[in-house]
Amino acid sequence: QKDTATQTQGPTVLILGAGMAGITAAKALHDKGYNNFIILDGSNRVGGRIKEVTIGGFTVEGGAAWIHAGGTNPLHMIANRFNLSYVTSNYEDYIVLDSKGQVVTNEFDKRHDNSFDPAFKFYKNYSKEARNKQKPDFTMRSALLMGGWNPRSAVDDVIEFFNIDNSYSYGPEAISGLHAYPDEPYEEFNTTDDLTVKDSRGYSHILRGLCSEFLPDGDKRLRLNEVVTHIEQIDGGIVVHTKDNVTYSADYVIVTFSLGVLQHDDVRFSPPLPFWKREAINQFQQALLMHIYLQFAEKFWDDHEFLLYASERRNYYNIWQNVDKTLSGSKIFQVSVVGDEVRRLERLNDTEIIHELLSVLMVMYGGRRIPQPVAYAIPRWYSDPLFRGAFSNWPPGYTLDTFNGLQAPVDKIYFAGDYGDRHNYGYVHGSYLSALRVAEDIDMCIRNPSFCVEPFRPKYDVRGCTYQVAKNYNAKAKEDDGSCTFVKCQISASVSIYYETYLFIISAVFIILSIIP
Ligand SMILES: Cc1cc2nc3c(=O)[nH]c(=O)nc-3n(C[C@H](O)[C@H](O)[C@H](O)COP(=O)(O)OP(=O)(O)OC[C@H]3O[C@@H](n4cnc5c(N)ncnc54)[C@H](O)[C@@H]3O)c2cc1C
Repeated sequence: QKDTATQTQGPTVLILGAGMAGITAAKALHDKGYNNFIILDGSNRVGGRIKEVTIGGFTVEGGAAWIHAGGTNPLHMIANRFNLSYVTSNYEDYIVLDSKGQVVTNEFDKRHDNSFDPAFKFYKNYSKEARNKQKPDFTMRSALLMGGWNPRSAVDDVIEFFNIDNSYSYGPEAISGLHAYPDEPYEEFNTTDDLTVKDSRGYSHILRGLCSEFLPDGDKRLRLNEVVTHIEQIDGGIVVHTKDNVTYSADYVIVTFSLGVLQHDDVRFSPPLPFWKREAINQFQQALLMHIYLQFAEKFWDDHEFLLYASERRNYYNIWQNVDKTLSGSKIFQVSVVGDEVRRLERLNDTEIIHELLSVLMVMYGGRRIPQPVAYAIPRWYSDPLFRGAFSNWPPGYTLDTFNGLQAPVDKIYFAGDYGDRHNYGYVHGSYLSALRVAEDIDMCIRNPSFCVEPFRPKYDVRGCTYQVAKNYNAKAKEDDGSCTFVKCQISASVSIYYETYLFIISAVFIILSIIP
């Protein structure tokens, strides 16, 4: 079965994925006058990792739940355009409980203010300076140690977890100290605010809103339940194959699959992606995150926005969020889990997970019996082959050059997603910004082929000896790699004898002249 794009004229663009990146790219192309596009998505809905779930009649977010860095963030503007309902998160409203059920908020605050906070400030200044001086990368952990932060207790662990793992879904040893500067989006959008979405239509309401502006209901250019298996470059064009043996041909393709999907080789490329592209994809990180929601008949927990559990085991149900505070009367309690714990949990069944959660709540609440929840939601992103994780993270040692390779197209195959923006990677608005950039690149390329993005060449490919006089001079090298070898200056024996005799006579003349009175 073969399917070409639409009946309209102009180059054909296939957009793979109908999450924030895919829908934004399609709309941007539409706004530039291109209508010959098709969007394919393997799931039965628009939204991707923005997905609401219903629990006991209340809508909560199973994927992205925040608009980070509100302010002048374009995503914030879009949210307002579609009247999305949200509240500003209050990270100061918390209580900390330990594994004896004791309230240890004072100890938390003291250690936070006297030790963690100064070290975190030190890290941020150090990171800025290191970038200005173009220093090599380091781990966030090493800078925190230099700033005097050395976690020693369960309370210290939860301080760190709340401030770092809770945002990055990785601990500080797995985060680039140089590139993962946390304030960048907030500085860019002039704000300190994160906005928690609380809308009965779900966060994905804004994606449906964007669609309504350019895709009439039932438009055939949006095709759901189409799982892409193979992207093939043939004779200057691209053919995309789906699981149901449908093929689509196009002049340009925009891949918006998550980094996790690309890392798992769920989609085959022919010819295979170049080595530099595979390096760039596999060396970046896909963070794992799970939001689990429990609804109880009665609310038994404290009335703060966050309940932090200083467990003896780091990353063991540390961050609980009181959803009842934003969705009043919902009696929903939510816990976030990150990293390896997600891998472990996604292998357990729902009953096993709930059993663990109730045991933890029992410990947090001093041995009190915790009732079974009346409803729950356990979204599993990591084991879903359409997602394979939550969002991207910049690991230590990952260079800017490799990051540029991650953004770069491979011939007419372009890439957009939450790994696609230097300062806003990992966020919904990172996907948005990266899709706008890719649509712009394709537009430029269509208008004038000499404006197409230049083929990416990783730095290591063009490093070599740059000294023209060297034996191994490499005219293509842009950066010297210290490998130059030079021809030794060899003087023939006869020339050497003349040269030495000449030196002898000159020295003798000088000596005689100096001793004549
Ligand atoms: C639990 C969780 C919490 C998060 N919290 C936040 C948050 O609070 N704030 C924030 O800014 N970000 C958050 N994120 C990250 C954010 O959701 C993503 O960065 C963003 O939604 C990515 O959008 P995208 O369009 O780039 O990718 P996606 O949303 O992943 O879209 C890609 C699309 O491709 C489709 N697809 C994949 N493989 C195939 C295939 N083989 N064939 C066809 N279709 C395929 C998928 O179905 C998907 O619809 C969170 C993510 C998760 C999972």
